Amino acid sequence: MTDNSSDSALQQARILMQALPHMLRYDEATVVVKYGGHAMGDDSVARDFARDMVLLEQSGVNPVVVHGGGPQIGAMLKKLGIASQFSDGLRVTDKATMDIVEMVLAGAINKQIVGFINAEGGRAIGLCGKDGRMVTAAKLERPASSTGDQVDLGFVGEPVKVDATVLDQVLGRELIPVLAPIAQGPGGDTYNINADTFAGAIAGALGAKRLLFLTDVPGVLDQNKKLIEELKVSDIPALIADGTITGGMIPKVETCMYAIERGVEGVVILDGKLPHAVLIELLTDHGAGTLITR
Ligand SMILES: Nc1ncnc2c1ncn2[C@@H]1O[C@H](COP(=O)(O)OP(=O)(O)O)[C@@H](O)[C@H]1O
Ligand SMILES: CC(=O)N[C@@H](CCC(=O)OP(=O)(O)O)C(=O)O
Repeated sequence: MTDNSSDSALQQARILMQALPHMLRYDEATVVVKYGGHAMGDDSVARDFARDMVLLEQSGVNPVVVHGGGPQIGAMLKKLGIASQFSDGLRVTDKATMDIVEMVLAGAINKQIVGFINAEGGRAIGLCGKDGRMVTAAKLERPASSTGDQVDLGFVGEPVKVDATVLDQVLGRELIPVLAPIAQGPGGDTYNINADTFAGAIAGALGAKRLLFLTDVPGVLDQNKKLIEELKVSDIPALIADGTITGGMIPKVETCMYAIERGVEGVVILDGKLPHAVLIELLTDHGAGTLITR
């Protein structure tokens, strides 16, 4: 080896060694990664994400992917001439919309992510809440929207029960579950569940060590748009009340509170468009995004 190449080999070895304490910390731990529709950028970002999942799995971590796809559902509905209506961030879902939501989420997007992970050498298994009766949903009844209107959300559901039997069979066997946020009610109806809420229910039921939300902003931002690196659950209500946290960030931080109450150690909200966001967060000394803990 020349001096230059031995220097560079040594540097690579040092970088690998830096990951060791983090790998030991997450050894055999379950990490739920919510991959939002806005975070799914171009193919190169999707490939980086898939590689991160495979590397985590090979490092002894058990990653579970829960994906969204709001913008992609919107684009398909538009193509089909079906109007989208939202109430407090949730898509009002009639029967025709439900059919498209299931097609896009449990079909196209789910299999696309499975394909990317497989192409990077992993073994992904695409499922939704219906499979193995993993998630049982109930119609989400909301008394009134923020504007005071009474809105029937149609086939929008909330998880009422998670049965981890199927996931327990899959985890720790070199398989990476990729979950679409669709579930059935006890009567057989299919429900559309907000992907953040679905990820929180899965993370809570699995007692995940970490729940990561990959979104399109660096994390929770303060009033000056500066990243808040760490938050306690008790800080959150005031940030919602004073208007610092609004819109799509509200269900995310509410899910953080729910998941932490159910034993998830920490939740991180981070920018999924940052290349290798998950690896940087979990396996390096540099945190990425906002860490929320008890
Ligand atoms: N305090 C805040 N910090 C960061 N983002 C916020 C905040 N308040 C509201 N948001 C909004 O929340 C959005 C993320 O939620 P959402 O669009 O539902 O993401 P996703 O599709 O990834 O689930 C951000 O793009 C931003 O517009
Ligand atoms: C009830 C409800 O609103 N469901 C969402 C499900 C997808 C989702 O949550 O996707 P993102 O994570 O990309 O936002 C929807 O129909 O858009």
